[in-house]
Amino acid sequence: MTRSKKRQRGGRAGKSRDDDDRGMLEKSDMKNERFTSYYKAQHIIPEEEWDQFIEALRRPLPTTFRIAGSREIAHALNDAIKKTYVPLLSDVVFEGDIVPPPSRIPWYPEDLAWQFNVSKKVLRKQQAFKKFHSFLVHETEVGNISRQEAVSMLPPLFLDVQPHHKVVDMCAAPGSKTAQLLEALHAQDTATATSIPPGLLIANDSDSKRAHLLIHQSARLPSPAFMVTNLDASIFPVLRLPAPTADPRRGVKKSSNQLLFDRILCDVPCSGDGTLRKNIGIWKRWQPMDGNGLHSLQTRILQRAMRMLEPDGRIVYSTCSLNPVENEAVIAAALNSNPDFQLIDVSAQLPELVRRPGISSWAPAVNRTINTTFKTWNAYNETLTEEQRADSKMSETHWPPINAESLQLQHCMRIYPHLQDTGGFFVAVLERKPRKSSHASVAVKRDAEEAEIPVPEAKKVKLDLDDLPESQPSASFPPTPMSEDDSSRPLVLDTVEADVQAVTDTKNTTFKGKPKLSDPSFKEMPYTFLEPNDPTLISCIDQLNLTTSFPSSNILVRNPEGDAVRSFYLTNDLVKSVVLNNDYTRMRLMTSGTKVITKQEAGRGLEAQFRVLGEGLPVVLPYIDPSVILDAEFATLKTLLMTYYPLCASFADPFRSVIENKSPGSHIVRFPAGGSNDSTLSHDLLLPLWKSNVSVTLMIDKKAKSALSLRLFGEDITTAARDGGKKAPQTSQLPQNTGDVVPDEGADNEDEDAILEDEGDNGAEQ
Ligand SMILES: C[S@@+](CC[C@H](N)C(=O)[O-])C[C@H]1O[C@@H](n2cnc3c(N)ncnc32)[C@H](O)[C@@H]1O
Repeated sequence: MTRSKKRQRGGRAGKSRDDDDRGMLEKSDMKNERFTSYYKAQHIIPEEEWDQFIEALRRPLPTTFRIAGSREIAHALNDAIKKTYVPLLSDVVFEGDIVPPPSRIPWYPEDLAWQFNVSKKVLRKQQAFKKFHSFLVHETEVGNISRQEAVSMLPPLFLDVQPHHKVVDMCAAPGSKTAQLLEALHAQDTATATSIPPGLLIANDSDSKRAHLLIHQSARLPSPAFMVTNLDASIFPVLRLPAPTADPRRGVKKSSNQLLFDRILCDVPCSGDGTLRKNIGIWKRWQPMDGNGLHSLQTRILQRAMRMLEPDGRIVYSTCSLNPVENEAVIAAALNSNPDFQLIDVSAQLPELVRRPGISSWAPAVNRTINTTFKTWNAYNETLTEEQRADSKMSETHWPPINAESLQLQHCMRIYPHLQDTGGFFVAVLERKPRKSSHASVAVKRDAEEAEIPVPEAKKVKLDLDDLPESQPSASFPPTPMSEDDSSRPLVLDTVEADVQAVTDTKNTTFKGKPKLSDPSFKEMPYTFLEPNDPTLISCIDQLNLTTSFPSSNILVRNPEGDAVRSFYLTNDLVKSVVLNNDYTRMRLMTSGTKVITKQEAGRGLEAQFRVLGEGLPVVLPYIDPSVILDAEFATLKTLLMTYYPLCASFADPFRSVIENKSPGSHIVRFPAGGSNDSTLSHDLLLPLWKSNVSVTLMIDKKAKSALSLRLFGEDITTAARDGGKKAPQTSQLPQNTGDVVPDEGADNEDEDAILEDEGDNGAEQ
């Protein structure tokens, strides 16, 4: 939707968000007979709650956000909200009405998520809320706050990601849950330095434009453990890692194994009727065939995830739909196709979250007129002609299976809008059953087949190790020798695996096959790791004073020749191994690791030099020789924020003499924790600085400067703010021969209303 349409929708100002922001759409438009009769037939909402349920669906959602970033930063920001903003926003009266202050979302861990419910008019006109809004907008832009629907925060919480986990987010865009997963992987980060977690997160989306959003979003949390792919999740290919070192006693001969994941999120495309409160257009067009049509894809994505999971791994399946055909029916079909799996009871987790159990009985609608009378697929099928049968989108798995009760579908979680003023949502947590003997496992499968439980069509070949000539562990990283126990692990082979080009060397060998550039639309540059003795890399390390512990063998470049030309990306060991052992075109790899260093044209008369990127600094910081970091006082920071290119001579000593004696180029400056007359730094602040012949500039973008300024001084004192958002001067506009360079710039802030706009999360597939 365009901004002008959004404005129209929210055009009429009034006292509540209802009146103010919904404007054009009357409450009478917010109903749909098909919706009512379908969901009444499902009996998901007790009769006495129905009116509350519908009323809640018609109300706008509260604005919700969570504090992101490293633990230290998160708690400092949270303190600012608790101690500064909540008191400031308490007792606000606007046009005669009391406006409630933000309140915490009770079930979110460590009090790090908040909600408030005020109109745009209040945010624009009421001084205290205006200030709060400005704070939220700026902190969101730099990634310290993530505006996210409350229920959308749930799946990553139930996935429980640890820094060593191999994680894949199968349907990730636009990426709000990806960000949460990435933060969990980076739980060891400090306020100033990013850790390099041993695990990995692959964020995947089949829509290439949306996959690009993932790259854009991830810039807020640069991670050497991050990859983005652009694949159909239902046929996600087998990725390879080198096999454990051959052990002659055990006779392991295989050179590579499938990369299995510890945690998989399947936040699948869905009809999205749980988002009715924000996507009000769904009221008009809702009909059950949308959900029916998505059931098969949703099931195949979950089945694919099951085959990519480590034996002790965990899958979270979620939708923003209330429809059992997209929820319990998918879970039931997947469990019946893979009896090794079970639903996990997580009712004790997040005890303050109000939820309802999953259901074991539902009634699919076979057409738009909400005919829910057929008790089974057979009963429905018998009414069809041969031709209708061929065209039918309905399958047996749309109906509850005969073993529905035994699948313990009550362990699924249903969240309804009226329970705690949220959107509607569905979450299920799946794991493998505790290991059984291979005979028992076969018996479970045979039982399932004999009971004629429908198993969806997706191809699957499941073998127990007893069927294989030799035992093979799943690929672990770094490759480890097998334990005694491994020989009895069940192994799931996949039909897709047959398609894989095997890697021939057991040692971290680069993928040797010829990239299959079958899809001309895939135009990504190749990924080339530099040799640690590459002369350009060595001179970069030297120039930036990086210590010997800098992981120089994990630096990759992206250009057709694989030369060290301009930008260097850093990956962790696991990401490197995945890149080296797989065809990047086949896995449609769009990014891997994070860009940390770039070559900077230094201006007239000066040679181009490497510099650490603003967003890359936390990653590189632990490797910078501490003796070259410059110390400066708070007043210096203020000058650097207020002026684009202050002259070195304009600073007071001691910083003035320190900077005047430095050579032109990239430097890092530290502002120590502590206070001044103006403000207090809760922790050391380290920033990249560029020195030209006579002046210096902070190499962070203007949004980061504004956020910092607001955090420190309660107002935006930056040049950009004073210039009213005019662009920073370009080098060509600067006085000749200064050699000044322009700081990294992000996209312009076009939208000051950002915090109240849809973040595009949980968008219905349309
Ligand atoms: C509900 S949205 C995901 C929201 C996302 N997890 C988040 O939290 O921001 C579903 C996503 O699935 C993607 N998608 C649709 N079909 C897919 C498929 N076959 N494989 C992978 N992704 C798919 C869509 O492009 C869409 O971005």
